[in-house]
Amino acid sequence: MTLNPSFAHDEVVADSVSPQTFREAMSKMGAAVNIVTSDGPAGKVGFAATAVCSVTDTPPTLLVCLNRSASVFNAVMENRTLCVNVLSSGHDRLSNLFGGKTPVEERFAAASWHRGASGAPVLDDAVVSFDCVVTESMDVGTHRVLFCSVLQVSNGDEAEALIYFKRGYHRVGMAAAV
Ligand SMILES: NC(=O)c1ccc[n+]([C@@H]2O[C@H](COP(=O)([O-])OP(=O)(O)OC[C@H]3O[C@@H](n4cnc5c(N)ncnc54)[C@H](O)[C@@H]3O)[C@@H](O)[C@H]2O)c1
Ligand SMILES: Cc1cc2c(cc1C)N(C[C@H](O)[C@H](O)[C@H](O)COP(=O)(O)O)c1[nH]c(=O)[nH]c(=O)c1N2
Repeated sequence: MTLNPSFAHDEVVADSVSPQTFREAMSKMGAAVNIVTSDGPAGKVGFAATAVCSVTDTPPTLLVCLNRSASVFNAVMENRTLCVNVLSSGHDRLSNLFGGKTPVEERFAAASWHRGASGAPVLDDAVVSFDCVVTESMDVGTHRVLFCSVLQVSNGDEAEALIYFKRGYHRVGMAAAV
């Protein structure tokens, strides 16, 4: 396919890569697994997320991509606060609980939490947690991209992190020798 720079984005996307092909390709992009929590006027919620990344350190900002059809969507948007809890290697069961159709109380009952500056639940034994306020957002396709200003960082002492790769959980710890 040759791309003409004058094409609009939608025209290029229409007949190119299918969602299935995209997902298959994305399954090969290993990513940290996070539980994103939120609390506030709309109540306590949380979901598993791999679509999280750093935007800029000035001001410290993360982005989180949230499917607008998720049961947690309205609550996160109303609360406008969230905490990105980076999971450690023993958290695969917790990730599945927060990634499925499990009721909210059952999700949170499976781990220990404390409150962050924003009021969102911070996972006690996370590798690291980023407590945030949602400052901006933008809809792209099925998802809302949330730009999150970091209020507070909590460092844990977990040695190994959880990575999602080829639809399965993997643990990483020691750096590879170079
Ligand atoms: N970014 C996301 O929204 C996202 C990411 C991972 C998993 N999931 C959810 O978990 C389920 C199982 O995922 P899986 O990895 O075992 O198999 P899968 O084949 O459904 O997905 C493979 C990869 O594609 C990407 N992906 C999946 N659904 C997506 C979506 N709606 N929008 C953008 N990217 C998406 C993710 O990187 C995922 O790891 C998915 O069907 C989805 O509901 C969603
Ligand atoms: C490993 C892994 C990674 C992700 C997810 C799942 C799993 C298992 N899910 C899906 C998300 O967690 C799920 O939609 C929510 O838990 C909401 O589910 P309910 O609508 O409450 O059943 C997810 N959803 C999302 O909007 N953005 C994301 O980055 C991810 N990443």
